[in-house]
Amino acid sequence: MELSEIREKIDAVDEQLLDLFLQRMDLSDEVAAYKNAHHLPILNKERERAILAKVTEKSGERERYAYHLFSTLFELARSRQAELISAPTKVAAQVRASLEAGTSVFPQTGLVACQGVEGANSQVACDRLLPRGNIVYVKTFQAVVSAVESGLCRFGVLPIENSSNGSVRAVYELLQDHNLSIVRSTRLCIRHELLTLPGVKMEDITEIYSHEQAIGQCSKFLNSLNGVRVIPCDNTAMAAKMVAEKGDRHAAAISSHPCAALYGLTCLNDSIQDSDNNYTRFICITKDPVIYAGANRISLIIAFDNRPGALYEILSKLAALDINMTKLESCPVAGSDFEFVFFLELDASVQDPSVLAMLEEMERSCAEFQFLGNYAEV
Ligand SMILES: O=C(O)C(=O)C[C@]1(C(=O)O)C=C[C@@H](O)C=C1
Repeated sequence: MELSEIREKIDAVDEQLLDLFLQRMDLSDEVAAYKNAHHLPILNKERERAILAKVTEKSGERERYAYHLFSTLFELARSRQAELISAPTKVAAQVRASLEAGTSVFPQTGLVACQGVEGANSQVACDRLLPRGNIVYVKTFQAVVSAVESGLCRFGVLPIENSSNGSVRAVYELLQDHNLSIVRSTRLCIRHELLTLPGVKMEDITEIYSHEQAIGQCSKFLNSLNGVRVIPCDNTAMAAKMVAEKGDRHAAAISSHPCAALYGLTCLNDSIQDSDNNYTRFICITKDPVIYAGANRISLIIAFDNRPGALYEILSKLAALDINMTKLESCPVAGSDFEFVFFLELDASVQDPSVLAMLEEMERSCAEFQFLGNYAEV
């Protein structure tokens, strides 16, 4: 048979399939109304198992495919039924409320909590995220969160991931524990320099100070040194400040280029990071779940019950809507027996009703679902 002839037959089968699929979905809608009236749960595992047994028996060597097709049909039927009879989920209701309040343009001014001191990479990120904001320096990531939660600062800026080191776990933990929203993000190319007091030589150095992320990003350089103690501190600018204030000719800081001039230090080596493509992403957080105009990126933290296909179900929904996933990272839950949460980022906007419906479905099916925000990267 010619290819075109085979395809004609496939077209005819597809037409019948679609017709039958829509009939099946109509019947599933009727089931939803019945279940709603009689207070029955949507999922009926026994019924699904019975259908699967019959279908696989009839499908011979292609039983795997039939099993997969019918499992997908059940999932579609269940999600349609949930849409028809379930109350809106918490997150979807909150997102709708944010949208109804109207999307506004990102503010130009406001107090911004920033971890570190002048010259820190976080400060450069603050300037990029809010060019006309007023920076309030605090000591720790937790203090950034507290400043935003207490209303002292309208915004807070935090590093969230690095291209060499991955996610900043401490920041994700804070996002999990506090009810905050991401409203903007930016990506900075990070170069690390080795800064010392003027006149100090490489062989004089016995101590190097820096933030643990920067230490991780310069591991090749640090491993090549002998007899040097590496000491973590709050951030890279703080390291430069400390070396300058101590006046110690055996100490060096891994810090950024502007910090040399800021703290009167000299640069012994202007590129000690493992990779020249070293980027860090910073987020801007607020207390209120605002969605500003131009938002096109969604951040989520989700967890599943431990069952086969749980992650696949989420990924298939994204694929069906042609949504690009820019991040999927699993992270062990501290103190658990190998339980994991997933950090997800999507190129999508909740302004699109099908995206919002998909998030609502995810929230229903996930054991844990946290919507961190819908925002623009600048
Ligand atoms: O028979 C039901 O109770 C239905 O809701 C229909 C259906 C199906 O698609 O066949 C869907 C969900 C249930 O878990 C079981 C079966």
